[in-house]
Order: sequence, then structure tokens, then C-alpha cells
Amino acid sequence: MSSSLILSSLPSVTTVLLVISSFTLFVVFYIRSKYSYWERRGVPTPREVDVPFGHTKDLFFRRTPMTFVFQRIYDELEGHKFGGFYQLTKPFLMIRDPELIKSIFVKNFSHFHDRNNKMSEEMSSLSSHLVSLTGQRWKNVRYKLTPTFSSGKLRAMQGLMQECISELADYLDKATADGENSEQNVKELMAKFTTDVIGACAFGLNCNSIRDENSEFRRIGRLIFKPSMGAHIRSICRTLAPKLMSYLKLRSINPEVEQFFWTVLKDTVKHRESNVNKRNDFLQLLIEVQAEEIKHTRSNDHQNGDQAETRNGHAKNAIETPKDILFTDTVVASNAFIFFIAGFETTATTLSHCLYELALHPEICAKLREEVESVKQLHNGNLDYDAIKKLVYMEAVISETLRKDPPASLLVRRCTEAFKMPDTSLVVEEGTTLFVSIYALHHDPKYFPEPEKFKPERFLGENKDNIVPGSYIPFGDGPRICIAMRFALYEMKSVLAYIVSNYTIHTCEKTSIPLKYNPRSGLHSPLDVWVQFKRIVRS
Ligand code: HEM
Repeated sequence: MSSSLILSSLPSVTTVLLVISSFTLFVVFYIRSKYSYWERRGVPTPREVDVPFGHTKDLFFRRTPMTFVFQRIYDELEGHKFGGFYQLTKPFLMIRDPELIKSIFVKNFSHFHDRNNKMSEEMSSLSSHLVSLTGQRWKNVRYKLTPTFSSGKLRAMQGLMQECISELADYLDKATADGENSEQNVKELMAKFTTDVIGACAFGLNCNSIRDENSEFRRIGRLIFKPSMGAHIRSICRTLAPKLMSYLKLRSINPEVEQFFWTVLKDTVKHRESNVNKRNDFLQLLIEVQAEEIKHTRSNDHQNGDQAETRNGHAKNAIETPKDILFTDTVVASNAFIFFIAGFETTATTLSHCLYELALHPEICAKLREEVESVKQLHNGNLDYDAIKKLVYMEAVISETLRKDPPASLLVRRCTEAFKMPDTSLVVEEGTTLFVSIYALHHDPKYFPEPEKFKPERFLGENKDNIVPGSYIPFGDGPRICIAMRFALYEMKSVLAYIVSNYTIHTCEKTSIPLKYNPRSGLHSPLDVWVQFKRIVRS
């Protein structure tokens, strides 16, 4: 073929330019129409939008921690009860007003009962847990698991908790032997302690994280929360395009982590089958719920079978179909797993924030010590479950820590049934995702004057009564509030009581003031938190 023939068969420059400009125009109109979603509905948005990242560009590039990205959106929507924003081109709602938060999370829960992180079993074999379950299935599992955290069950766990505190006590004893002051990265030390607590209380296992630097549980714990590019991409996909996750067969949980938990669970259950000693941990309670359900289904089956026999002349065995059982092995394993991951990092982060504040405020620490000592005296030197409940100032110190630095700084709900926003003409469409920035609310001077100051008295007496409902929500709100709130508070009070009773806490050269935050972490989690412990010598 001659070169002139080839040239004549190529599209002309005009055609190419026309195609390019049409395509560009199409993209511009497409993005514009996407970014006008809230405007068309009369909903305010933050001023500037970064095309094509929307309002959360810093989140994509992991330049700013998530907590502060959402606080900025909250602040830019000042004066509005709610507002819209975009991640890429997808619209989201930010709810700012405490009364509206109550309305959505509590009163109108039936329109907002799910989060937007539904996982399929394709994404993980440990996906059937409370955090990701939706609709009626979530409701049934939650109903069955709520008694796991009753006062009676927590009281029964105090022995397990005390064993973990003794391990920590031994460690600190050695670290401060011969009158030495001990500098500790409490971010790591508290993570080891809470791993041991959750290992004992969830699985009945001695994880040995404090004693053994190479403890498997602690290694797996680090792996779960280790920020990586893969985890970042998965988290973006889960929020913006959950269907893409299953299409690309992206796993939500590291396969090594999954494998570890299945092995631990299978071994533990097997060990229990051959051991008559009854345990008092979450796994035992899950196993009992499952056994009860199977028994109940069998007895229903017998009744149905008997009736069927009378009607049809032959019996059938309905229990053959595992789908009739809610607490399958997968549901048991998934929930034991979620108790582990939701349980250790949140409490460890809160404890390290609290120790940091106590190091900065020795007068608060001294007052706390005074309270602990006087309650101890009333209880013959023991800080058992009932004694811990009497620590009112301790409760205020922890509440203030959770106000200033809530580890889970963002709440999410998905609109499951169209909802008309009270006093407006806006109808929130089914499928819309709503966010509440816990951190921004807790730092709004309207609700908490001088929000950067650590003041436990905000949570005492009259001040506590004056807190605006819906403005203080470190554990969430409504029927999906943290299921283990009382367990977490009991754990944190118990260990802090031990520490302040035996040590004074100080800042040291390595203490970063203010703390620095990890822009890659999904939690409001500081990088290392260094403090110094000095043993109190009593005559
Ligand atoms: C300081 C400690 C903790 C904090 C601040 C915390 C905070 C939260 C928050 C904010 C939520 C979401 C609530 C909502 O959407 O309304 C949540 C849910 C949850 N938390 Fe916690 N949590 C803590 C400790 C724990 C512990 C120790 C466990 C387990 C042993 C746990 C297990 C869960 C579970 C399973 C859910 C999902 C509940 C559901 O959807 O039904 N959390 N937590």
C-alpha cells in the first residue's frame, strides 16, 4: 500500500479534534452534573471542590488523618444542621446538629439501620459480624449477643481481667526496679495489655503479649492495623464502590489473619469439647448461643416433623438445612474475630491518650489517686467490679479523654428507606451514606467551651446534666451503639486504677507535645506516646 493511501484512510485532524473536544465536553458535563447533586436539592456544601477528588483529596493521598479531613468539612458547614459533600463524584451527607443526630440514630433508626460496609463471604470468611451485618440478620445477631456484656457476665470476667493486670504489674515492677524511672511507649504497652485482656475474655487464651515480645496475637494485631497501600485501596473501594470489591474479588481481610483466627478458634473449640471446665469468655457464650439454637431448631423440627407425620404419614428432618441456623460456625467465628479487632485497638488508644493527659496534668492524676485510694479502703484494699463502679472522678477522666480524643472518630449510616429531613423539603434517597464526625462535635466550642483543654469536671454533677444530648457520642448512639461499651469502660477503669495507685506519671524527653497522628490510620490513633513512670514508695 502506498503512503498516500494510508494517509487518506486515517481520520482527518478535524475529526480527531472533534472527537477529543466532544469527549472533554462530555466529561465536563458529567462531572458538573455529579457535583450539582446537592445544589439541585438546596443542600449546602463546603466551598471548594477538588475535581475529580471531591472534598476529601487529602484522604486519598493520605496527607491528613481522616479525623481532621472530616472536621474540616464539619467546620466549613458552620451554621447548617447538615450539609452535602463529595468523595470523588459520589455524594455524601454530613449530619452536624445533635438533635438531628438523635433523630436519625435513635428515633428514625428504621430508615438508617445499616452501615455502608456490608461484606460478602466472598470478601472474607469472617464477614458475618455485627459491624458489617445488615437488616434483620444484624438485628437477630445483636439481640442474641447483647447479654454477653451484661453486669453479671462482666462481674464473672473480673478474675480474667485481674490476671492481665497482674502481668502488667509484674512488667512495670521490673521496669522500675531499684528506683529506676521507666520511660514507656504506652501506645505499644497498652496495646499489649488490651490484646491480653481481649485474648483472655474473648477466647479464654493467655496471649502473653506483655511477657513475650514475639507473641503471635500481638503480631496479628499489628498486621490488622498496619497501614498499607492495599488496605487503603480496599477502604476507598468499600466506601465508594462496594460492588467493585466483589467484582475484583478484593479480600477485605488479610488471608494470614483469617487463617490465624480460624485455626485458633477450631483448636480452642476442640479443646473445650474434651474439657469439662466451664469457661467464662465471649467464645463460650457464642458457643452456648449456637448450641441452644440448634437444640431449639431440633425440638421445633420434632414438633413440625410430628405434625407432618400425622398429616403426611412420614417425618422429615428440617435441621439438615444449615440456613435455618443463624449462629453457624461462620457467624460464631466472625463475631469472636470482631470482638478482637474492635476490642483491643480502641481501648489501647484511649488508655494511651489518658496516660498522656495524666502526665501533662499531675494535679488531675493526684486527685484520681486520692479517689482510688479511698474507694480501695472501703473495699478492704480490693478493686473488684463493685469498687470500680464507685470511681466517679475516674469515669469523668475517661469521659473527658473520649471527648477530646475519640478513637473511632466517625459514625456511618446508610439510608435504607427514603427519609424526609425534618423541617426541610429534602428527601434523603435510599442508598445515601451519612457521616457524623464525633471528633468535630466533641471539639465544637458551642457544646464544649475551650475544647482543646482537658477538663474532667465537664462530666461531673450539674455540668454533666447540661451536656447537649447527641453532642457527646464516643460509643455511637441508638440500637447500633457499641455493644461492649460497659466492658471497655470496666477494663480501662481497672487498669488505670492500678497504674495511678502505684505510679506517678510524667512527660519525658521523648514525649511528643502535641501528639502526632497517623495519616494512614482509620482510627484517631496517635503515633508513639511516651511517658515516664515512677514507682510510689509507701512506708
Ligand atoms: C474505648 C473503647 C471503645 C470505643 C470508643 C468504641 C466505639 C465504638 C463506636 C463509635 C461504634 C459504632 C457505633 C455506632 O455506629 O453507633 C462501635 C461499635 C462496635 N463496637 Fe466498640 N468501642 C470500644 C470498644 C469496644 C470493645 C472492647 C469491643 C468488643 C469487645 C467493641 C465491639 C464493638 C462492636 C461489635 C460494634 C458494632 C456494634 C453493632 O453494629 O451492633 N467495641 N464501637
